[in-house]
Amino acid sequence: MNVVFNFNDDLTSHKPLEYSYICSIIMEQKFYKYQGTGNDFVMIDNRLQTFDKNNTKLIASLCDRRFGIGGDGLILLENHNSLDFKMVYYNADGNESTMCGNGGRCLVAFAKHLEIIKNKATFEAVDGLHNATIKDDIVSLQMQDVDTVNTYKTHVFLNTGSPHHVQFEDDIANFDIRTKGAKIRYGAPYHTEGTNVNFVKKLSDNAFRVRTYERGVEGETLSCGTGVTAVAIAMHVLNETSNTTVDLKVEGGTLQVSFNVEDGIYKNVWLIGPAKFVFEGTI
Ligand SMILES: N[C@H](CCC[C@H](N)C(=O)O)C(=O)O
Repeated sequence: MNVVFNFNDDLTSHKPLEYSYICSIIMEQKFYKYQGTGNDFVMIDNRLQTFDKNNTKLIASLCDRRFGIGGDGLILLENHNSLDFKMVYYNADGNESTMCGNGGRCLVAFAKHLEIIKNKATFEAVDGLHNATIKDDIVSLQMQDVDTVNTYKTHVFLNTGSPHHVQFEDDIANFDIRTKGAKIRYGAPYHTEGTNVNFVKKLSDNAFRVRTYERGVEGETLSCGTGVTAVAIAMHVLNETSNTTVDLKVEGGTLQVSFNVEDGIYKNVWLIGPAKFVFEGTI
């Protein structure tokens, strides 16, 4: 028998939660595993605020690929008083971090699974408000405008919701990304706060191969959403492409980034690609 609770708006701003579902959250923490071009996440419905969100050790253990569920990060879906939901993102090291583009795309797919949204969403993340659409398993996520792109002799640095160092790598298939990526991530001028590090090889006028060393994972991820967004914009700034829709071939598949440029500001920036459910369970 399903008893339906009707909480006031601050708990279920959309569909009343069924009693059996509430128990499954309170008695045993349900989780859902999603991945976007191989960037994978532990997703938790935290609308009832039952998750121990300040427990760094717990979050790191859930992301551990041997002793836990495994993931590049953990994402909480929470209620928002006026938008569809709120996103809280943690890197695999258990620390809350900056914006995750692939995680945002996976969260939209998760929100649809929970019937919080149908085919579009507006949600709040650490870097502000995001619009998104979902059709089948393709999620398009609007990223923040980018008005500052720092170009240097050896690289480009910009922030697309997370900080990104972008540089070319000729031997992109075989180079030692962990060593080279860590050296940049921990070196000057980034040091402890660090940065994500993206290595790029041009494939054509509107396609680039990208491999990313991710801060907070402290290793290569198969894809980085804010990273490929940074690469697409950096390639346009360097005149490596004149296109405003760019394909990014990552280790876990292909992502697309589109944008407009108005007075040197990158606007209407969209990150587009698959976001898929993998499995669910209880902790
Ligand atoms: N590790 C990143 C956040 C996740 C970025 C990545 N997973 C994405 O898809 O944007 C950082 O701490 O800056």
